[in-house]
Amino acid sequence: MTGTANTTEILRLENIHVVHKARTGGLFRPDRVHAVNDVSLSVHRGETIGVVGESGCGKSTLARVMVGLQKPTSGSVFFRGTNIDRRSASTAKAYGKAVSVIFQDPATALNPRMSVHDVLIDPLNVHGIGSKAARESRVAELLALVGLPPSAAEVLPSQISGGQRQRVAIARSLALEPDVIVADEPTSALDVSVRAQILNLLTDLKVQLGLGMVFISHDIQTVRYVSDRILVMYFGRVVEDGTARQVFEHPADPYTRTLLGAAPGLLTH
Ligand SMILES: Nc1ncnc2c1ncn2[C@@H]1O[C@H](COP(=O)(O)OP(=O)(O)OP(=O)(O)O)[C@@H](O)[C@H]1O
Repeated sequence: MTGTANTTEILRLENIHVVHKARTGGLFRPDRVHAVNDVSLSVHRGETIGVVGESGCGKSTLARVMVGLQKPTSGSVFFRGTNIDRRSASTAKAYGKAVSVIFQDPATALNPRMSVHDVLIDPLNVHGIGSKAARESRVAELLALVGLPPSAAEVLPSQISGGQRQRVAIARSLALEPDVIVADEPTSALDVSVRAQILNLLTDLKVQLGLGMVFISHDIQTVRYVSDRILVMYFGRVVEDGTARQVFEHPADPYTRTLLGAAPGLLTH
């Protein structure tokens, strides 16, 4: 089936279910976990979709589906209107380039033995992009995009701060000029003092580069800060879906109201 994507839609998930075999099944425990239960969403250029919910509600599993790391048990993923299950090799390659991911903890996401330069040039080498000179200038460009000085290229990830490491991870995610970035709890492992800087950087990049973004967090205030639309997940299901304003001003679901009631001030945890 070919989807009916409009021109700005990059990614669409339709009725996604993911059922995991439980890690600790047993006599009185279910042997399966319905981690994602009938979730649909679409991501457009220049738009940030926030996905919020408590630990275990299925956010990371959904993120893994979006970036192609987890095959859904059922449901479809469309990339620019094409069902990626029926993708050709060229669509698969284009999808891999177009949708990139930023994980929670840059300390574990970056290879500790690779310099920042090597971290950034690696995807360009793997995808055979440009001449050697063009790749070197792309590394310099990526550092500038995320507000790091050229000298940062020479250091190891362990030699810079957590916030700077997350800037490197963001630069790496931009290396192949993606259309969509999926950011899974990108500020949760960072000091409170640098969280707002990273959120502002992501928002600026979204505008500057016209990216679509999926921003995943357990913290509804952080999600509000960056998102145009918000999806609230509860036990694998989307229980609320609306503009950030609608969700904050007129939450329809009791669970959303609980999240809003429980949320302390912006970026404090
Ligand atoms: N590979 C897996 N095998 C078995 N169960 C899994 C697997 N991955 C996730 N789960 C289970 O699926 C449910 C959803 O997990 P998931 O990590 O997607 O939620 P989350 O909202 O991202 O939570 P967290 O923020 O704690 O990672 C949880 O019950 C989790 O234990």
